[in-house]
Amino acid sequence: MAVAVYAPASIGNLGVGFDILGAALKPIDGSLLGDVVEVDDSASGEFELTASGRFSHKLPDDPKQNILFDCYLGVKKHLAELGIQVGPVRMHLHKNLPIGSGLGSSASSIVAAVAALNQFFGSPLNDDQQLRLMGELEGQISGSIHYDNVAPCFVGGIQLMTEQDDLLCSTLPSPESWYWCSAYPGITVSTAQARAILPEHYSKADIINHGRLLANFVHALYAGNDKLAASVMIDVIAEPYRKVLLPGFEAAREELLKLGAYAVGISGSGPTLFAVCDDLNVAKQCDAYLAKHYLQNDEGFSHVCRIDEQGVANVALVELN
Ligand SMILES: Nc1ncnc2c1ncn2[C@@H]1O[C@H](COP(=O)(O)OP(=O)(O)O)[C@@H](O)[C@H]1O
Ligand SMILES: N[C@@H](CCOP(=O)(O)O)C(=O)O
Repeated sequence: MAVAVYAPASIGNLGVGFDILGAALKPIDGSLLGDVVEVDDSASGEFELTASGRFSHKLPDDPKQNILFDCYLGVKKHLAELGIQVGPVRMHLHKNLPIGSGLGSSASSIVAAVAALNQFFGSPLNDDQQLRLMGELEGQISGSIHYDNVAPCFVGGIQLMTEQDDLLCSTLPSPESWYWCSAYPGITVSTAQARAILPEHYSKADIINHGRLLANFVHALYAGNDKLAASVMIDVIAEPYRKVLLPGFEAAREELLKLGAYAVGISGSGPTLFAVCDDLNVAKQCDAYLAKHYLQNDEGFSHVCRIDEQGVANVALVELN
């Protein structure tokens, strides 16, 4: 018995919704921009983990320091509470997303791992139980629970973190004409550190502005007013404090807006930058600009993406080799 699950990259915050909005990404060239986790029962000990993939060399050397071990412990604990005892597992992580990139790298590993383990053990946890566990595991890494990566990564689409009553998240309408350019420059920004530099308190003016922008964004998506939605993708909470961590961000934004991008922002805690375009030619020009001017080393990459409406997905093991 073996299971393999893919979980896509995501943009946390979407500029205007710090910790409250997120979107899953799918490159238009068909490449897999997300981690894959395999689970099978061939382990000799209780837990075995191996890794491969472009960014596997950046993972902690000790498998027990890998978040996948915590995923295993988390699923095991939940199943024990349901009276289900689990046997040993072997896991393999295809680490395709760079760590500390702003692409929801830890979320992608967590979502793929929890979903794969749950399936492997016969799917005893429902979606809500899995998502809550994913949020807790993400909180262990970044210092506080935020669902804006794990939720879109798990269920796809643009997600609003409802977190009210029993509802963790709600799907917002995605503007069909939008292309999302995403450029990772190849350097690392730790999410925990990028959260720690944010102020404890904000001014009354910032709070009012933030509420106005976020409310307008949600309203505009439902009204089908894409231009209004793009025009309010302004981050008054994190970007003013985080942009110093992203070399070349301001210059890139200026050029991308000149090329015709509708909005430019920091993806998650950075250093990945995203740009929204409503025309494929403009998106390709922005992509070419970013590839030439925003990337800082060979680890960087740039993609033109659509929203991944599916989220987590099973993959055939044969597709991975
Ligand atoms: N499977 C994993 N994927 C990503 N990060 C992991 C994983 N396992 C452990 N980690 C650790 O978690 C931290 C993730 O850092 P973070 O800045 O939150 O990355 P990201 O923003 O890309 O999710 C790093 O210290 C990394 O070593
Ligand atoms: N809302 C979070 C999102 C972090 O995303 P990541 O991809 O950088 O992990 C934040 O802005 O701190």
